[in-house]
Amino acid sequence: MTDTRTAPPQPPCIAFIGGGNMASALIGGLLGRGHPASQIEVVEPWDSARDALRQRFGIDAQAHAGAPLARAQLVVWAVKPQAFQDAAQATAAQVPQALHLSVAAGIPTASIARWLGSERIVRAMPNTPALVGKGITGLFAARAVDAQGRALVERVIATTGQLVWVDAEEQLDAVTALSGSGPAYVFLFLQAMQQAGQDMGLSAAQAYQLAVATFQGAAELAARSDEGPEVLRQRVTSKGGTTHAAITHMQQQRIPEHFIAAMRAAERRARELAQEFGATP
Ligand SMILES: NC(=O)C1=CN([C@@H]2O[C@H](COP(=O)(O)OP(=O)(O)OC[C@H]3O[C@@H](n4cnc5c(N)ncnc54)[C@H](OP(=O)(O)O)[C@@H]3O)[C@@H](O)[C@H]2O)C=CC1
Ligand SMILES: O=C(O)[C@@H]1CCC=N1
Repeated sequence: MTDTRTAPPQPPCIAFIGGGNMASALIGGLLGRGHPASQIEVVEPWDSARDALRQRFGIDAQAHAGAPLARAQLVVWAVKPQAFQDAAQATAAQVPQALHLSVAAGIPTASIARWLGSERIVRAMPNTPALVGKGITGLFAARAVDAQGRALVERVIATTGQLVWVDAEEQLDAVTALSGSGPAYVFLFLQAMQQAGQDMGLSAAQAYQLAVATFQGAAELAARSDEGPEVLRQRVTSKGGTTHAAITHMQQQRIPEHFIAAMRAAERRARELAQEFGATP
């Protein structure tokens, strides 16, 4: 009698160009969801970064793009915007059939398509909480990407947290300014809250614990609540009380307006990156 059982389909081979922070977050997420290490290829020029990938994930990264990349169905571009064009030129010939997923800030699909000779491109803007499975990623797909391609990208990105598709590529600059850079804004606030706590007599450890738990708790409350942030803020703000004193000071100092202006600076910088590192042929 013949054995009619078929082997389960092999998970796709995913190649990472650049093996730094963002690649590590995605690789960690994939392995955590059972994606086999044997189905991951990484190209990373730094010895120390390759050692870190080996120790952390048991993955042998390559120093240069080479023949092993030919089996990749998805290539994740996780290099800095300024390194993208050189990396693309060194790699394109090895990956003619692949779907491409870029996490580089600013660099437009038109530039990537020119460098790679392929229109099958999805751009992603993740953030570093991806490292602990709590990321959120904005995604934009070029027209040549079909439903299967989108599904493959979603499968990879979902291992690091939530995702949001945008319809217009320019919206990715807003995503970059909001959630891509956003963790840095939170960390700046955490530093300020810790400093203020210390100035008022708490230890550094106490102040930090209080500040981090306050961000976590407030974010969770907002995520679970049907009410918007204004109502949630009013609930904290007793008439004539301490919160009122703090919020009044912030409003007098125009902190919300400055904060919005800061985010617009990030959005502008994303557009500049496209000009500086994406406009070349
Ligand atoms: N960090 C973040 O919060 C976020 C980052 N991004 C985007 O992710 C991308 C990567 O950022 P991040 O992971 O933080 O950067 P890292 O510097 O941690 O990692 C990128 C790695 O790629 C290496 N590299 C450079 N050139 C090549 C090449 N030709 N082939 C292979 N590897 C190469 C870099 O080396 P070298 O140092 O020599 O360049 C570096 O080790 C950026 O484009 C950024 O815009 C997006 C969202 C959030
Ligand atoms: O600062 C940057 O340019 C990248 C993109 C978003 C977060 N880090």
